[in-house]
Amino acid sequence: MIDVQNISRSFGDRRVLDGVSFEVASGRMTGFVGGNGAGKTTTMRIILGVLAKDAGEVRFEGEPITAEQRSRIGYMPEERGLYPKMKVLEQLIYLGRLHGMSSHDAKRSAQGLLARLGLEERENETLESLSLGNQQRAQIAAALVHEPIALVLDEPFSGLDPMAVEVVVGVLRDYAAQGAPVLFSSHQLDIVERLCDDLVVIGGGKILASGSREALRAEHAGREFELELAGPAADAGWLREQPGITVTHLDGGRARFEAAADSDAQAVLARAVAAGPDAQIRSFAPVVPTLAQIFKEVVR
Ligand SMILES: Nc1ncnc2c1ncn2[C@@H]1O[C@H](COP(=O)(O)OP(=O)(O)OP(=O)(O)O)[C@@H](O)[C@H]1O
Repeated sequence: MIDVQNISRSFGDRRVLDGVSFEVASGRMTGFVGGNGAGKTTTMRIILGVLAKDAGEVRFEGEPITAEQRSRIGYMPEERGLYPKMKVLEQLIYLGRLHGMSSHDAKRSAQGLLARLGLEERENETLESLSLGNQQRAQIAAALVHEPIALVLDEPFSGLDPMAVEVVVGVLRDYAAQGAPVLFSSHQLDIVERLCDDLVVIGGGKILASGSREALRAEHAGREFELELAGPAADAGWLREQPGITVTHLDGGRARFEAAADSDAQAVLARAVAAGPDAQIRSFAPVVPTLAQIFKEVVR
């Protein structure tokens, strides 16, 4: 687990991180989201030790993180960092060797990743000759080649087409499943929504929300419910007369409504059940907010 504790950082007299604390749990994918200039890259650089903090501490597995541990984190920096004129496989082997792998292990790891990322045909091409999306895949391979103990990825999905996103998502998921903590930033909330187990929202250098995706959704769920009826008499118009209910959308048998109390929602369910076979309940559920909605709410 990576534990970011009360980190602050200023540039000149501008404080860009102000008491930032969150955890990146082992075996879980933590999405790091926030608007432009919110402080994501600065936080990641501080975790990796490429930028100094003014205050606070980064811990790994419960202890202050060491230089050796930092060197074993797979990092994909915002500015990327592979050599444009070097061949992809050669470059990955070189990076593996820098991290202490044997040539044989580095080559095996690099080729495995290139195959997984759909780049095996490109292994002898220079980075600069690849499309931007393929360059990005190579950057992901570079972060993973030395079989790191954790991953910190700054915008790993930017510039990837939907197919490539799927491939990278699969690789990262498998990696986290082996027990490593994975932190990734992204502006693509739909991807974060699918991929993350935990979420950290930063704004103006402060943590605005953090926790598991489900807990955040539950916390931000309103009192809205969705009811769908099917059958010859499927008409949810009676909702308008239900006590404690405000209908927000009605279209024949489909309705959305807000319930003043849980008991009011339960009363709706009971009435729908009582309606019988001509208006059967197809679904009845609380409306769960999307990450985009939660994000808008917390950064407001
Ligand atoms: N070296 C620096 N010198 C001065 N200011 C900096 C420096 N690095 C970052 N900043 C400022 O710190 C703030 C946070 O920047 P950071 O890059 O961490 O944000 P971010 O959340 O990663 O943004 P984006 O999503 O746009 O990449 C910004 O206002 C930025 O201008």
